[in-house]
Order: sequence, then structure tokens, then C-alpha cells
Amino acid sequence: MDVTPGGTGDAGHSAASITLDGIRKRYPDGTDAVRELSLEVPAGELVVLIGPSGCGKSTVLRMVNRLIEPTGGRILLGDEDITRVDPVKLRRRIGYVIQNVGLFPHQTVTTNVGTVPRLLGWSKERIRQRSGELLELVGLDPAQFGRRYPHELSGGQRQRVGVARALAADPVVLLMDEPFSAVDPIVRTRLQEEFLRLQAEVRKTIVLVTHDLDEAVRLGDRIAVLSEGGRLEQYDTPAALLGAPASPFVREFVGADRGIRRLAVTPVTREVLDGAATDATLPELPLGRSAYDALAAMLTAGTDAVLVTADGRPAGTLSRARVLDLGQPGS
Ligand SMILES: Nc1ncnc2c1ncn2[C@@H]1O[C@H](COP(=O)(O)OP(=O)(O)OP(=O)(O)O)[C@@H](O)[C@H]1O
Repeated sequence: MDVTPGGTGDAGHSAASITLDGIRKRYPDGTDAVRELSLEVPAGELVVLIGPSGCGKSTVLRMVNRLIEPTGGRILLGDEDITRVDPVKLRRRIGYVIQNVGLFPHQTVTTNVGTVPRLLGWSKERIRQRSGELLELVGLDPAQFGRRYPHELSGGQRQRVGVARALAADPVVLLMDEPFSAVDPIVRTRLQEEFLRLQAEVRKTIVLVTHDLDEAVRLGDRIAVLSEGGRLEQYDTPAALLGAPASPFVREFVGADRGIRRLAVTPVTREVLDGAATDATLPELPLGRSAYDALAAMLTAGTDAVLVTADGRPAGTLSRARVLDLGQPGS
């Protein structure tokens, strides 16, 4: 299957960076939802906006596709200032996924996925082909699911259709507002994993809003922690954020269990190994897995170390003490 952007003959938009340049939003009642925020999202990266309820996350997200008009500042997609372009045309270039998906209930899955291509005037055949590709990409067999209506799907399946629809016209940017929060935790974890695989293939520029720190750490290339009024407290990789919170606010926000969270985003590399590969009775762990996986393997096997392998051959051992060090700030 051709999963390259615009695989059905479109010119291909690939991904564009997003620059928020001093954006502000004051609602008509005088609420300063976003006082001033500057942030750059590199092309092809997934950036998570996280922060306490009411800090302005959704307002920021919706200013990017102009569902909410900024009261100040500029937003650039690549080099283009989009604060002045036609918002309706803009939204056709930006995928948008929300919590309860918002599928059209009286349209089939295939028709839902083809919404934006139809608005763009694609031919019927091209839309049908693109819908099929996208459904396969999100793990739904088009022959089985294409003719169903949204109420004939599970919550997780609906969410996948929502993602397929958002990607259908090969948007330059994907905005996601709490996309996985309406499904139960097990389905959520599976959707997150599938979504990471999908992102590895399509490499869109994505801004995702969530309340869930674990989700932020799992999905984000970078995380922007916001406080009230859209104030940017820290903008960093998950490992840096958990390892070195920049302020007491962030420290409190990432919580006392940030050490264990940090292990989950710390890969086991050759540099961290602290013993020779001598003990073949130890549980094995391939290089590149997380320090959290290493600790889990030790706890399961009741050992104090794992044998780390590279291409199936022993590369060294990693001790429990070393893993615990990796969870400490500043290591
Ligand atoms: N239309 C509106 N008019 C006035 N104030 C608004 C409006 N929409 C949002 N607000 C306020 O702006 C602030 C930011 O809201 P926003 O929805 O962006 O926050 P959020 O971080 O996404 O919150 P949550 O996590 O609870 O969804 C809040 O104080 C909210 O009450």
C-alpha cells in the first residue's frame, strides 16, 4: 500500500512547521485565555500541549485553524502567515480530530473519510481509493467497515475513522484535541501505539492537547507545559521535562512519580551498560528498549541485572542500580 502523503497522485503537502509568534486571545467578556505565547513546532514533529484545566490549551489549538480568531500575534505555517488567509480554505489544509470525533451520523465511514477531498473537488474514484487507503492505514478493513455508519462502530473504531478523515486530504498539519480520552484506558493505550506507528509513516506536524501526562510522555517529541493564561512554563523533550523540570510549577505538575515515567522514555544504549556480557542466565533485553522495560524484566525474573543484546548477540549487562540512577534527575 502506498502510504506516502498524497499517494493517490496529489502533489503531496508533506508537513509544515507551525510558528506561534506572540499570539493572544482575549474573549469578548474580557477573559485573557492566552496572554502571549510564542512556540515553534518543527515540521514532522508531534508536540503536546498540557496543563491544568482552563489554562488555554484548546484556545491555542483552535487559533491554529482559526476556529477561534486570535486577538493578537501571528501564526505561520511554514513561511505563510495564516492569520490573514480565508479560514474556510485554511481548514481544508489542516486536519482536526476532537474527543468525540464528530463523524456525520447519517454518512457511511467511506463518505465520512472523503469529506475534505469532496470539498476539494476530487473525482469520485480518487476519493474512494484514498478512503480505502486511509482506512487500511488506521487498521480498518475498508471492505468490512467502509459501508457501516458511525453507530455501527466501537468507540475506538470511530476514533480511528476520525483520524483517517483528518488525514484524507493530506493536510500539512494535524490538530488533535483530547483525541483518545473518550475511550477506556486499554483501548486508549492501543490507539496510542497504533497512532505512533501511523505517525512514523506519515510524519505530519501534529499539535495534540491532553490532560494525561502519560499520554504526553508516550506520544510527544516535545511537550509544552502551559499554566493559566497560556503561559509557557517549559518546552522540552519528555526526558528533559521529567529529568529537569524548569520551575516549581512544572515540578509539581509532572509529579512525584516522574522518575518512573522518565525510565519509560530513556532508551537502553551501549553507553549506559555497566557490566560485561558474561551471565547467560539473565533475562535478555534488546538494545534500544526502555530502562523501564529493563526494570520490568528484572522484577519478573527476580534478578539484579539484564543481559542486553544487539542483533541477538550479547552486548553487555545493565544492573538494577544503574537503571535506578537513570531515573534520577540530572543523570
Ligand atoms: N467563548 C469563551 N468566552 C469566554 N471565556 C472563554 C471562552 N472559551 C474559553 N474561555 C475561557 O478561556 C480559558 C481557557 O479555556 P480553554 O478551553 O482554552 O482551556 P483548556 O486548557 O483547553 O481547558 P480544559 O483542559 O478544561 O479543556 C478558560 O478560563 C475558559 O473559561
